[in-house]
Amino acid sequence: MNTQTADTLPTLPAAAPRPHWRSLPAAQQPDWPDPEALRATLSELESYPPLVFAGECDQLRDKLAAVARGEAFLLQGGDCAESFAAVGADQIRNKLKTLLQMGAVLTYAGSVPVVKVGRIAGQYSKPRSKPTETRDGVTLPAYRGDSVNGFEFTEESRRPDPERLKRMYQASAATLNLVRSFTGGGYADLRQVHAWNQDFVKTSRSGQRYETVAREIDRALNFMHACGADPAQMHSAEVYASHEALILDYEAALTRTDERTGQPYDLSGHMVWIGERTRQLDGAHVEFCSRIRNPIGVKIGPKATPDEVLALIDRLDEDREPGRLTFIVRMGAGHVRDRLPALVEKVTASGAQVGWVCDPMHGNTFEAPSGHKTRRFDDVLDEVKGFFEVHQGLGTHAGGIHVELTGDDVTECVGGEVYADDLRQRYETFCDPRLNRSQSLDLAFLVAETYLDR
Ligand SMILES: O=C[C@H](O)[C@H](O)COP(=O)(O)O
Ligand SMILES: C=C(OP(=O)(O)O)C(=O)O
Repeated sequence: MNTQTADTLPTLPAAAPRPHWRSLPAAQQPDWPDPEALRATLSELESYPPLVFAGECDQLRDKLAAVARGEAFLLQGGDCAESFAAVGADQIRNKLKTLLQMGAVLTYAGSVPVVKVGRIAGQYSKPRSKPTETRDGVTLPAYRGDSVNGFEFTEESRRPDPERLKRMYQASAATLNLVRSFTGGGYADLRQVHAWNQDFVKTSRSGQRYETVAREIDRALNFMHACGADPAQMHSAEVYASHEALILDYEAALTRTDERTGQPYDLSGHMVWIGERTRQLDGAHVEFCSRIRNPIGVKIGPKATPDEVLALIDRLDEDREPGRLTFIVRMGAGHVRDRLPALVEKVTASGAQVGWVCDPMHGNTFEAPSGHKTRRFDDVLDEVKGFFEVHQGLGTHAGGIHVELTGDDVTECVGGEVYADDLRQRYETFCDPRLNRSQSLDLAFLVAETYLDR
């Protein structure tokens, strides 16, 4: 017989209180020269309205749950580093156009629902391999993104300035406003599939290939219309905003408690991710992100171990909620086939349902003889292939791609119609090389035709 009463029952030791992220080491933070100016900026930012709504973050989490369950595909893409100078309607429309065209190819040729998330409206901060940059014997702080300092190589421009955090907020707000107008105001209507391509079809092979898909979509829409079906989903597109949650002071200043649920959301964007350089288990970024309710991404490089990845799930997805956590794998074409299987196997065996997404950019960077940082388009394609092969081999879902791209006709990655000698022609990125529109569409075709339509 059990003789213990409530008073005599052994009690579990109280769980140790979790540290505040501010008490933990935070990698890759700027050396702000004037702490008082930083404090004043942050308190102003705290009073600003949120950039997105908590309910929208929840919607995206539901869509990412479909990705994690194998029912949808994530297309995440945009600039390596957005710049304050590029908040014009043309640049944003071009980026959006590329995402929409890729989305159309993946949805139609791949027959799969596509969740579209931009690296947009907040991607202003960059982690760097080295804290300084030296040119002709002069050493200055590295450029850390427009949110921190200027790209120009002068002492004044490279000095971190917290005023820039307010400009990041304003640039993000202006960008989101345009994205919402374009996507909700008719531009993203599927009937526009040809219009998105008009400037492109004559000049590019991938534009011509796209035109065939666009004609088929048109025929399908006409058929549906003739049958009396005209679903509202065809007339607009949902494009969500995401960025790396790097500068924690900024992310915290934009964090608000949701009135509906009493939960904190980082309302600087719908989804935020933790980078390869800041995903330390005992670091501030993981702790900060573990406290917010947004869908979270974590970059996973070639050195990540299965135990580390499981520990990240414990920290960031305690409730094992599909859609909460997406692993963005960026191992490089040479590593993905041998390093990824052990991670996927262990996570699958643990029962956690995370999304697996391929970033074929960050593990494939090298310096060209001309001194430009570049990537071979063939390596990008090969890493994507390797990623799909691994998932096919294990019977798991290759859930998406995460790419650095632009709608402009840049020459930053070699391959397709861009040769090494072309790099200097239109090398416009502030940090890493991006796929141009033609390369981006080629990538979408490869994924749709080779892997999704099965
Ligand atoms: O975009 C990603 C990183 O910021 C980037 O790859 C680091 O670049 P770096 O090695 O030139 O510092
Ligand atoms: C810095 C980035 O990637 P990673 O953390 O994977 O290097 C990025 O995506 O901008």
